[in-house]
Amino acid sequence: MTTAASPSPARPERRERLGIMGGTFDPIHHGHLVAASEVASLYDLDEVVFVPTGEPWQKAARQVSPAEHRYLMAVIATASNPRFWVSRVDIDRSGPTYSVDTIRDVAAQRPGAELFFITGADALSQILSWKDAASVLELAHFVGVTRPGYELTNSHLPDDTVTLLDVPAMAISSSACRERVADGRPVWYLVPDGVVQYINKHHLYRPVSSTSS
Ligand SMILES: Nc1ncnc2c1ncn2[C@@H]1O[C@H](COP(=O)(O)OP(=O)(O)OP(=O)(O)O)[C@@H](O)[C@H]1O
Ligand SMILES: O=C(O)c1ccc[n+]([C@@H]2O[C@H](COP(=O)([O-])O)[C@@H](O)[C@H]2O)c1
Repeated sequence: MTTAASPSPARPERRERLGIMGGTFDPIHHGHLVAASEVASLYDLDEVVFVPTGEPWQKAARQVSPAEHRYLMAVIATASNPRFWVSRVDIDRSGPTYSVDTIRDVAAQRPGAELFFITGADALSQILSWKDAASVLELAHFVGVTRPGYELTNSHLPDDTVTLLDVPAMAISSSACRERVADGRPVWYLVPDGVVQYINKHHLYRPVSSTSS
């Protein structure tokens, strides 16, 4: 008598795990890239989507470079990593950029994916000032990463909404990169090589007088 082989037990399908790295990226630098890479590795993420802001309302007091420049620099910086992508959802939506919209838009494009929103310690400390903060914290799991000069804490946030992660310390900020370019100092190795070239080609961050030469 032959016994029919019992069907193998159905394995629950693994949900796609998607990181969201939101930022103004003016310009994108190695602090952003290392944070995303580290979270992707430790959380076994399939992909990380970098989402440049459209109108970063909490930076309204200062001049932010045109969204297309910030988007293209993010594309250049991530092009060599097969797991990194850049999304236009925030720059194609008019009005102030709210993460509640970002997460909903990304979720609509990737139904079923488990979402991990990556933030540095400084952004995490401000999260309760974001629009619909309570909903935001329900729509994705937040991963707060260390950043030199900022305290990383989730004590102001509801339990189980945010995980904290130590990442290699990169004392780099976009503001410092912009200041260096404006002063004629190098940003090599603070931002990817292609981003240095893009900044030079488009005369970004230069004092107005030096763009006419
Ligand atoms: N060096 C860094 N290490 C870890 N996280 C970082 C670092 N720089 C930025 N981040 C995080 O990346 C996200 C996007 O940051 P953003 O684009 O505002 O860069 P920034 O360097 O803080 O810019 P700026 O200096 O213009 O304010 C935020 O969550 C921020 O906390
Ligand atoms: O949702 C909000 O109200 C909100 C307010 C400030 C910042 N954020 C998000 O936080 C991320 C980092 O922003 P920023 O301004 O530090 O580059 C980026 O994804 C922003 O859209 C979101």
